[in-house]
Amino acid sequence: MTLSFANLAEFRAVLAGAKGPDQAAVEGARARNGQLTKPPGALGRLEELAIWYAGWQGKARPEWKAPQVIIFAGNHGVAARGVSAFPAEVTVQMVANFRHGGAAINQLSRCFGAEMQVHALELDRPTADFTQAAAMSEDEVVAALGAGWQAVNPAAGVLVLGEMGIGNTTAAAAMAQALVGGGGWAGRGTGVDDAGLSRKEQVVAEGLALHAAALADPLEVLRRLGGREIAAMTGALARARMLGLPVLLDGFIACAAAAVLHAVAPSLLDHAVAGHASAEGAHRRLLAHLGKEPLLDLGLRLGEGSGAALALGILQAAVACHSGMSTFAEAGVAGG
Ligand SMILES: O=C(O)c1ccc[n+]([C@@H]2O[C@H](COP(=O)([O-])O)[C@@H](O)[C@H]2O)c1
Ligand SMILES: Cc1cc2nc[nH]c2cc1C
Repeated sequence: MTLSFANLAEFRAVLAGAKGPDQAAVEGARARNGQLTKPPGALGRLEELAIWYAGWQGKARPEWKAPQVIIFAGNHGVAARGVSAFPAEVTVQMVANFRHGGAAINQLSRCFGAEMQVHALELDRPTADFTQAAAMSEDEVVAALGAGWQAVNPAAGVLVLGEMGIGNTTAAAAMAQALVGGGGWAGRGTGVDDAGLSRKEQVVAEGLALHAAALADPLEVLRRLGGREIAAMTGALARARMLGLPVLLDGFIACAAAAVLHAVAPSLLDHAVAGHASAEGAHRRLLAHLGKEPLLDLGLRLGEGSGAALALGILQAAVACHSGMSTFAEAGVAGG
């Protein structure tokens, strides 16, 4: 497949062509929901979830189709600044673990019948330390956006995007500060101590100061402060938006990738639901900025798509109820 964009201006132009969900399917699903054998609203958020899924699938009575889980991995120049509880080699080691089926996301993907792929993005060439220079050149960020764009299976029913990258909660914190504003976006990540947290805050502050003049453009925020796996998630999320493929968002880093599209136009995230709230301190705040209420809050702070993959079960259940239940008329049940 040839890519639809060769530079950031072309990527931005592609996004301008995004269409909304199928309104006839949304209205049909809403009408069907009102006839199902339950008191109105009794299935809570499952009802809105099923209607949302129906709109993006374009069918008032949608079918559940196998999910796709994609894990992107990247390495970060800022990892050398002592911002993680783990060494940078863990990124490539975990990629091997994903490929051998030994990570949490392998088990969760299997639980929910999802196909799963892993894309390692130039792990032997970390991004530049964003306190010294832009993390990526334009060619590099476009290549990463393109890797994400091309990784999406148009035949999937729903997409989960996950990441692996030692140091990436620092990149995500810097991006969140640039895109949303305010301070306090750095958190404990893989479990840094108080000194590590202060180093993260310092690194974020230095990055924001160096790039201040360029941060009004969300794609420049991604290029200067992000990472390859983050840009790949942004690219995959954009492709899913253009395909009308629903997405479950994972944790803090995945939501930093999503926040880039939100800053371009909030409606670019209409096809995305927040799978969970991560225990990473600022994730809930970022979700609130995106206008997303998480489905689950189980204290996870793993990344690799794990919280979003868990939410697949909720979404599958919502679709099963919506499309499988009888109406009052079919079941001969008296309405209220
Ligand atoms: O998804 C999250 O909210 C999340 C929160 C904390 C840590 N992580 C994972 O941990 C790694 C980043 O942590 P750190 O401390 O190296 O910045 C990266 O591989 C993420 O997948 C992920
Ligand atoms: C072991 C380990 C597994 C991970 N999975 C996602 N991020 C991770 C970070 C670490 C350190």
